[in-house]
Amino acid sequence: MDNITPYSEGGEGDWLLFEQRKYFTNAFIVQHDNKRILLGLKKRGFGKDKYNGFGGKVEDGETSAEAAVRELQEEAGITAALEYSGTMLFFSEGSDFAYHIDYYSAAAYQGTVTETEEMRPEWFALPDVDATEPSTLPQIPFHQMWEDDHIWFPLLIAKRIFNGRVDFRLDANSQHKLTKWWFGAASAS
Ligand SMILES: Nc1nc2c([nH]c(=O)n2[C@H]2C[C@H](O)[C@@H](COP(=O)(O)OP(=O)(O)OP(=O)(O)O)O2)c(=O)[nH]1
Repeated sequence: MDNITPYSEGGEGDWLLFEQRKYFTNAFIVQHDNKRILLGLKKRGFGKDKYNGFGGKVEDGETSAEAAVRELQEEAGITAALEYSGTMLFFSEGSDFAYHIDYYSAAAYQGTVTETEEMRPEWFALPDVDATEPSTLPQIPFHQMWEDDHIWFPLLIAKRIFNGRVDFRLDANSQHKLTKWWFGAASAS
């Protein structure tokens, strides 16, 4: 995937205001050699029934990198030497805090990928324009993920460290909808 858009923005209206932020992590296993990415179906809580990386709150006394390793172990049963991949500020209308999410990824992991009370892990095909035959794995299920993810996934997969901000507002049916965003990547090294 070389045709990366390093900056994108969209949506309308003003940015939503928030008074506090809380710190979260989210980690992905991205294997270019095996052309696959590990996601988990969230079984409970915020984001239930969506596919996502593995993560949660940064606890008092730990760094976000430590939290990312702990959450990956707790939610997928594996450990990995995670590398920092980016940061996003996510605010959802009606919430009393914004999510400051640090993203991490690794290619290798130790242990056996295991379903847990929170997540059901599943491998998906990495986009591969040069493939001579279709992958036996399913495509990344963006229709069952947070609405903003398709915008920054190409950056994560290409190992371009990214920053971003997304706002979700409530629509007339009380559903959260992506209304405004920007994402930017650092220059390719
Ligand atoms: N991919 C993606 N993830 C998001 C978005 N917004 C958002 O909060 N998340 C992630 C950040 C966190 O990993 C997760 C929310 O945390 P969580 O619901 O798992 O945390 P929790 O309160 O259950 O915390 P914990 O018990 O697991 O520590 O969702 C988004 O737009 N895209």
